[in-house]
Amino acid sequence: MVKPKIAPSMLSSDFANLASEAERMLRYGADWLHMDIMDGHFVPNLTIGAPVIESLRKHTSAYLDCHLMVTNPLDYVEPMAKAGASGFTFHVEASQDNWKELIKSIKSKGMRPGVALKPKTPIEQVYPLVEYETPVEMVLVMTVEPGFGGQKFMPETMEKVRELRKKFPNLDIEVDGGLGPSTIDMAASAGANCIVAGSSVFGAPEPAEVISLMRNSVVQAQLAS
Ligand SMILES: O=C(CO)[C@H](O)[C@H](O)COP(=O)(O)O
Repeated sequence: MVKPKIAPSMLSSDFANLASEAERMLRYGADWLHMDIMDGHFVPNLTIGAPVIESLRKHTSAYLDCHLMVTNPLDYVEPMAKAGASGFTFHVEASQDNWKELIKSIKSKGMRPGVALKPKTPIEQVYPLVEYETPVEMVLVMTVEPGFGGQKFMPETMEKVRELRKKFPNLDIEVDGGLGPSTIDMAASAGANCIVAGSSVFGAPEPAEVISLMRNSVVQAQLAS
């Protein structure tokens, strides 16, 4: 069994009060804090980078699950490590030529390597990275086109999660985009155990209930499988 990890996406938080927003999510039961790093090039949105991670790190010891939606992920390894990132998830579409170097560099800097893929990218593209001698330790299956919070969950991406779970029973499989009470069961039963959720958590009157509901869904799906 792989441990459930519920990771509120800080993209939906009030960036002007990031430290207290992070503290609030941890108090509500979050396992990780999901940090969306966008460069305005790989995706059509610009968010935060290493300086903000560094500022947040001064206020929390939580696991910072950093998702790099950037064209040149290798350029970010050193600054993100120095800033205090915990996980470094890069996109397979942005690392065709250098993923081996990238994984090794991420690990050597003390971060946990992960690979993400967009909804239209075939799942087979990440297999070599999971089977490599120094493998990625998490695969992030995007369930919306990366770039913005608040989009509609794409159920057709669940086939990739199922394939991945069948092939790698002990792998951390993360899903991100449109996850909430109405979609979590689909992701959990497909085999996802790391759940990123922005608008459904931050927009809820009782975020703790949404976090707990999603955790239970993952646990129940694992017991049923
Ligand atoms: O990576 C992302 C966008 O690229 C966000 O983490 C994701 O969309 C979460 O937001 P929501 O739960 O509101 O869909």
